[in-house]
Amino acid sequence: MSDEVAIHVRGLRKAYGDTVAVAGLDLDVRRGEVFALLGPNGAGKTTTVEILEGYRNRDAGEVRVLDLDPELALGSRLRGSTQPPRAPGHPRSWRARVGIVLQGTGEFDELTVAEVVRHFAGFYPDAEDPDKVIERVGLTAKARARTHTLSGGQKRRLDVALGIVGRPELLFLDEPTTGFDPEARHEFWELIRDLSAAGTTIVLTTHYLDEAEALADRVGVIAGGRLVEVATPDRLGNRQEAQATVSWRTPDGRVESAESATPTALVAELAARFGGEVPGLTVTRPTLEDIYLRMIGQR
Ligand SMILES: Nc1ncnc2c1ncn2[C@@H]1O[C@H](COP(=O)(O)OP(=O)(O)OP(=O)(O)O)[C@@H](O)[C@H]1O
Repeated sequence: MSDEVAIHVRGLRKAYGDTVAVAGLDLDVRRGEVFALLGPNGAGKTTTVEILEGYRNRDAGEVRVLDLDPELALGSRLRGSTQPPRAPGHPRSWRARVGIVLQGTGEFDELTVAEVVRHFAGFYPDAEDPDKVIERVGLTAKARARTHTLSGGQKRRLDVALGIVGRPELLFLDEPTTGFDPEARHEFWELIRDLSAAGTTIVLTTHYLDEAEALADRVGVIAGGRLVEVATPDRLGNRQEAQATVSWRTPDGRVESAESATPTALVAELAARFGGEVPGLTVTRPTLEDIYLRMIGQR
């Protein structure tokens, strides 16, 4: 596997009894990129990500994550271990290179934010300063608060702090901004951009199309256990080539619209027809959400 590739997957399959969750999935994630996985409920995202994280076995397929088969790390628990990780290729040192932001840490209700972050920092060979991590996720004012007193959004920030305290090369984020208010989401996006600029490879699952658009270098759409398309957000589903919709208001006040592959020509024609300004003129192209819903067969 090349140094440029962080994740390499071919023909991945996983079934739970009769339910096929992942049905022959191929995926490549490059080092340093932000990759967003989108897909409807039950599409197979969590199963795929858990296999990549080394928390679930697979039925078939080839998987390499930072040059290791994550199945070798199944059952190796970095958290709670007192022994330092050994050779770089060892599953336990691999675990230290992979950050995971889980939904809800939960079990540390009576500890303060600072205590939990310090506790987790102790599991990693080259952890970042816990106070700095707390600052990065915007929890400095809550550092001495017990975790059960945090709001939902603040708990998610703590989850993120625990995912990044070990300075991971690769970070998995599962629906990271669920429950965030708009300001917190934008602050979180800045944090992701900082981590990415520092060279961290990031894989995030999200249901928010604007989040994928704002953060991802590439988006992968999973449907029915397969990756149905991978593209940059602006190219997904041939979005750039999609027809534009031109709308305007007629002199009797009705709104008319027309689909056009040459909207500029249509606007020029309308301008000539109206002798200048076209009332209520709008030109729109399909949003990422329109394209996505079409791809997964919801529209
Ligand atoms: N432990 C399990 N036992 C049985 N079936 C499971 C298990 N985990 C997932 N499944 C099934 O596998 C399929 C894929 O589930 P998965 O959780 O991977 O989807 P997802 O894309 O993450 O969905 P969501 O967006 O709802 O989180 C679903 O049909 C689900 O019901």
